[in-house]
Amino acid sequence: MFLFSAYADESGSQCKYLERKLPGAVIIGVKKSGTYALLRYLSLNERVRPALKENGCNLNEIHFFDSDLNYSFGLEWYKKQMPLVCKKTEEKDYVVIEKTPGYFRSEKAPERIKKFDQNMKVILIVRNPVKRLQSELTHCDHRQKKLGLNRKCLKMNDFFENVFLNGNQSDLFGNKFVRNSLYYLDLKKWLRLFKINESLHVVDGDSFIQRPWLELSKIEIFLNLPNKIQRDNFIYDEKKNFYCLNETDGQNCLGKNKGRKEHVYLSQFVKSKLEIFFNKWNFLLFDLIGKNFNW
Ligand SMILES: Nc1ncnc2c1ncn2[C@@H]1O[C@H](COP(=O)(O)OS(=O)(=O)O)[C@@H](OP(=O)(O)O)[C@H]1O
Repeated sequence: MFLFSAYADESGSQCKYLERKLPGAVIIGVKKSGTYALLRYLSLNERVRPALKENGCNLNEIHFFDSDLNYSFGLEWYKKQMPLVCKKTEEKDYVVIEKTPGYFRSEKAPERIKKFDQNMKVILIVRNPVKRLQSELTHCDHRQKKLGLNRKCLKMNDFFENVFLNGNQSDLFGNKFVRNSLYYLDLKKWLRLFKINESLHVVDGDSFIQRPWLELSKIEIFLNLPNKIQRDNFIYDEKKNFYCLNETDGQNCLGKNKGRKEHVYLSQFVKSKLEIFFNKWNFLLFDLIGKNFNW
């Protein structure tokens, strides 16, 4: 569908024709690894257009490839979720990027994405598994508190302590917070269809927090985009403890639910035991992707 426009696309670029463009790349996860910051910051490159529906503080992720219901609505529905972008010209083309962290653990998403577009570029961001797990527990606790539910996520330290002191470590595999951090197990299924570095790029989420511009430049190369994102696009915010966007009218940090100050308590004992438990899986992951991250 093309619409004549004398105005601008959703990001303010002037153009003659607008179109809803399907994504050329997708951020598949892992949840609580920095997926939102990654997409927001990648959009500093004017050739990137994010498919993000922001609704106040909430983000409505599209969940097309991992939800049977949404998938049943078909491609026309999916296309309607996409941003309006300037129609491709000889000088300029845009890449729309969608992010749904739910895709990474989904059994159906890899095949569906491959079927949708053989040339789809897949981006995965992973973090130190213990830090990611703690971030997910915190997120879960906030949700339970908001809904007035029993705050079970707040008490997860007791579960871990019990497993490490009295129980069997195989119980850990049944814990969804642990399972979501076992990146190796899910990545294997993606690599049956997507070739590492060619069509699937893995981002070190801890390095992305420390030096976002470095990881973003690697993604620009992966997406065959000109390198636009630079060190001076960012400014470190001492209060937030994260890099924020360095904009003409000041610094622009992500909302308060991204980069939370307080995290659900995990004892030093539990954290060390979890680090040891994940170590073997990290090595398997690094072997699989042919890269070593510093965690
Ligand atoms: N620049 C910057 N600013 C703020 N936060 C940043 C940034 N870069 C990465 N992060 C980390 O992103 C974590 C949230 O991850 P996600 O966006 O993937 O979460 S979600 O799965 O979409 O809910 C979030 O987790 P918490 O620290 O637990 O809030 C951050 O650690």
